Amino acid sequence: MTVAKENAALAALEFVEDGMVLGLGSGSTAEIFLEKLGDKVAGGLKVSGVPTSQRTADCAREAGIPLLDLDRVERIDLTIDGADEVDQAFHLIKGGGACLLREKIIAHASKRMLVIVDDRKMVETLGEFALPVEVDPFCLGLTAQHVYDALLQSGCKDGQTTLRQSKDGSGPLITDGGHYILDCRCREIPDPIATARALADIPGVMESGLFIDLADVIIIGEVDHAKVLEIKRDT
Ligand SMILES: O=C[C@H](O)[C@H](O)[C@H](O)COP(=O)(O)O
Repeated sequence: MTVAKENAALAALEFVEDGMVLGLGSGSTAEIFLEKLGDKVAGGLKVSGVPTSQRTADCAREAGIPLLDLDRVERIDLTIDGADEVDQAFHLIKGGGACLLREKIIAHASKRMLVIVDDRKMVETLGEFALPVEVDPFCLGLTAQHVYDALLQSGCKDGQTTLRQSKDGSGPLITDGGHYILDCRCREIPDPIATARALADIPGVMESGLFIDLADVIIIGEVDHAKVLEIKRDT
């Protein structure tokens, strides 16, 4: 599906204008976009980036994209990011790469969010992809129980949580912000707005991977082209 991701990334470049401050998403699709953006920067495009993860910062530097000092970001014109699932209302599941908290901070601060995916990510109902929830490690068992209850009470078909482990087998995965990730098997999230609210009400939850009303444009890459879907939001 690399070709589909590339087509989505290339179509996203059309939205980038000289002088923009760009939120730079994380994940394999976002990294393809960084490579393409790097080529444009080498060709004279002037932009600056705000990375959503340490890995994205490294990739952006490698691609030659100038990054802003994170303590001095005053505006973000456009964020380009991937997603794990996208529904018809442009609600998203994100966090497959454990970057959801910083991705949400940047998406929320952006004038527009553009999501690049391949067509396998488009779904009728969110929830087949296990929902990542970023939590503080303190009293993890209590928070996990509250997450489980909130998922069931907000109508999810299931709520079983699994603590994500690091790939090197050294223990629980630690996010860039120093938190854990609970992957929640929901199977179906019939009311993503209610579920996002219920999770946000739990004190140990830093953020959930449900991105509600944040995406303005979805670019769906296919093998030979990319489809652009836009939603108009009140500003
Ligand atoms: O935490 C990671 C992010 O939310 C990614 O944007 C998401 O998991 C999609 O990644 P990929 O493009 O690799 O499928």
